[in-house]
Amino acid sequence: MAMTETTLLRLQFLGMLALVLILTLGLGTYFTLHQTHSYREESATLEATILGEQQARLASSLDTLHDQLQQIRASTEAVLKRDIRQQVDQALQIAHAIHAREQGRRPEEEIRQLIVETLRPLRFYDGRGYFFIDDLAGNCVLLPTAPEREGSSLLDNRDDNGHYIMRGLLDAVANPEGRGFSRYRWYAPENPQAMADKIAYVRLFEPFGWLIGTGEYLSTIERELQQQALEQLRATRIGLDGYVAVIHRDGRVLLSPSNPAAEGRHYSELPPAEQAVIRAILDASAAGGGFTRYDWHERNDSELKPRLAMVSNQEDWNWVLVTSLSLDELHVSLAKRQERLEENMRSGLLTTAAALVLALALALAFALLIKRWLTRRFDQYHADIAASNDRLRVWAESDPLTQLPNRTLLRSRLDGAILNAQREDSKLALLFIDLDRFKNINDSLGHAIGDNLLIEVSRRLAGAVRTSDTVSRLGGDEFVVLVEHLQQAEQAAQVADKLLQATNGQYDIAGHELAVTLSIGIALYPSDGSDAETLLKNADAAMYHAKALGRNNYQFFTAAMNARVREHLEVENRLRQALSRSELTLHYQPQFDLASGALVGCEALMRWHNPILGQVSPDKFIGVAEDSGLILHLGEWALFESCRQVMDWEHQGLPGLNVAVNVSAVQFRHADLPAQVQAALEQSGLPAERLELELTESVLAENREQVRITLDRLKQLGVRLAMDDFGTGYSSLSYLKHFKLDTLKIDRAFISDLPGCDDHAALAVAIIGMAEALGMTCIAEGIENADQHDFLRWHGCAVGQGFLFSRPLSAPDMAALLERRGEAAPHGAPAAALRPAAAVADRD
Ligand SMILES: Nc1nc2c(ncn2[C@@H]2O[C@@H]3COP(=O)(O)O[C@H]4[C@@H](O)[C@H](n5cnc6c(=O)[nH]c(N)nc65)O[C@@H]4COP(=O)(O)O[C@H]3[C@H]2O)c(=O)[nH]1
Repeated sequence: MAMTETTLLRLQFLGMLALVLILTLGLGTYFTLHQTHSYREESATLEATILGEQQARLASSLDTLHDQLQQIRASTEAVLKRDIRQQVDQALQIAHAIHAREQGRRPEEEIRQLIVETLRPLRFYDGRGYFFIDDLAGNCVLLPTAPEREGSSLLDNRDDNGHYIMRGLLDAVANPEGRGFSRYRWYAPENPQAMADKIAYVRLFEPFGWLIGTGEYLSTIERELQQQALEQLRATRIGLDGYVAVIHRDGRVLLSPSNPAAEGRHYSELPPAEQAVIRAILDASAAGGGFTRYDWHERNDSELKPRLAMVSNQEDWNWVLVTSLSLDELHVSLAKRQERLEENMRSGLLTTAAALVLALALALAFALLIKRWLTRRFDQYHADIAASNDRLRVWAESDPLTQLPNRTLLRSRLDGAILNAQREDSKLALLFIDLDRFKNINDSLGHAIGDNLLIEVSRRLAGAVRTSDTVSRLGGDEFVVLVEHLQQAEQAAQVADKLLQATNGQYDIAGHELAVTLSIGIALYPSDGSDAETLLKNADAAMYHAKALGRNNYQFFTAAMNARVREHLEVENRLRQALSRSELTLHYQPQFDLASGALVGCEALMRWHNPILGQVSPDKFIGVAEDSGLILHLGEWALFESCRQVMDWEHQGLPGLNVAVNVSAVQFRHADLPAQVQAALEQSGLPAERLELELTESVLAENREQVRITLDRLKQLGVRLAMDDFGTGYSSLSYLKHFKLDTLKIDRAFISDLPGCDDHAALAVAIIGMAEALGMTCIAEGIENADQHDFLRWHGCAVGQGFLFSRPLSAPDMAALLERRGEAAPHGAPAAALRPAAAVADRD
């Protein structure tokens, strides 16, 4: 299906719409996905950031706790030493006080006993602590926990490391101050089977050479400090609801601020959910610690909530420290910030959607505008094309000079008219019109005058017929009038009459008074042809017939005319082969000096003998040759042949002769005549001054400048130039002056009526006088009788030719004539002497 511009426009609009929609949807999808993706990424980043923050907070809290615990642990020994020193210092004060008080009042032994017994019951450290006394020999004086060993030596007493305990104590006081610490291992009260690190402080009691001291287990102090530390940790808060829990690696819960009831219990005794959490924490501890999550209930709250915890090991005490935060807080904060993000995303999406909708609306508006603009452009384009087509049609169908319909439009109207006539069973007439002797006017007065004349004639033709009739110009001076809806042939005759009358008469064209007559040929449909081609051809043939009948009339087509047209065609076809088949010959008509009767030259005239057509007159074939262009070959041949022939006679010893050769206007216009002439002269050897070229007035009437150049070139060659048929054309005088010709030939039409016809006689005399005045040779042609001859000779015509002297002769006859005349001195023999030669008839 052919695509109309409406469909095209619609498709363009829909295409643009689809494109815009696809783009909008694509962009919308892209931006939505992009923003969703960004939101997710930001959300994840946010969560990671918050989690990171919390983890950092837990980690930093743990670091602080570890530092605190480390400090506490590091202070254990110092605390222990400070405490036992204070105790021993008090014991020593007591001993000194007793000794000071009782010295001199009691015996020394009693005083000893008093001091021992005073110190024996003294206890401290929750009853764990006691004082011991040894002498410098290593004997035990007081040992409240094992009195049975009092009085015995403890010098060799060793701990599980092999350390001599007593000797260590003695070493401790072996300094000027008599005091010092000693470290050893001893059976711990909570576990009598195993020894534990213990530090003792001893002071020398000089009065009796005693060591008074006490000792304490490091583990005991450490335990206390641990308890303190746990209490400190219990009070520690991380953030809003973060706290610290401590689990011993053996599974005991040491500190659980959210569930104090669990403290001191092994995790296996706790509810399964809690067990699982603690197991996970212990697993994390075993793996070196780290972050973990679990669900745990808050204090006084049975609901389990997610918590983030960091697990870390306190290696020295086998503690697992757990700092934890409620993830609820994190979730709430995250939710808030995610909400803000979502808000941003929503507003971003809304902005994007609004922008896309706006873009869509703008694109739609733009597409509509484009569509409207294109529609307008298309409309304008169509209007322009239609106008151009109209102009083209008018241009293609009309004759540019007269604005009448041209051949194309005539053909189309004729075809239509034939169809109409067929339908209506009516007749139509085609009138083929040709202006009589228009060529002469055109050639002699120039194309501009000719064109104006044609315009005027066309105006009159158009004015003479009905507007429904078609007056057309085929070209040149040929017009065709189409008359439709005829009932009788006579109506065509009436139209032809009207045309003749309308165009007959004077025309004033640029100051020239011109007379125009027409020759009209009429062909009728259907009798003279059923198609346009035939009707045109037959009307043309009828027009030729009208011309042949003397012009200025009209003729209906007859079958006989058809035969003549055919004959014309046949002549043309056969003439094409005439040269190659040597059917052409030249005859020579002698020319004589009228005063002396001498043979001065001859005119070469073409003869054609065709095996089928027989002898064909030049009047029949020269025109055909000119129409078809064949004259170019024929004329060239005549030129070369005549020059050759004249020189041939001369070479045979016959007298030298001038020769005149006819040059057609077509030949003059197209061929490079000067070059041909030069070649003919060179080839034959004929002296240039013996060749005369006969030109018709029509030759000279054309492009004057071009003609003058050609004539000059010919003159430079030295040939003579003659004007043939003088008197039949226009403006003869101006040509004569302008072109400086050598010879003037009076047309035989003016000679034939001599001397009886006064007009022709006056004209002949005028021409002879004119030639003489211009220094030209005057030749009269067609002299048939003595009266004509005498008249012309009397009035001074120099040369003549005609049947009176001789018909055109074949080359052998001409040769015979020349032979008969003996010497051929120009202007030699008298005219009378030649008269017998007239008996030598032209065999045509
Ligand atoms: N009635 C009458 N006629 C006489 C008489 N004397 C001569 N003629 C004829 O007058 C014509 C003279 O030639 P034209 O005017 O140039 O007229 C020539 C010339 O225009 C043309 N023509 C002939 N041969 C050539 C040619 O070779 N080249 C060209 N271009 N035209 C040629 O054909 C025309 C006719 O030639 P032709 O038939 O040979 O006719 C010749 C000749 O036979 C006479 O006393 N009485």
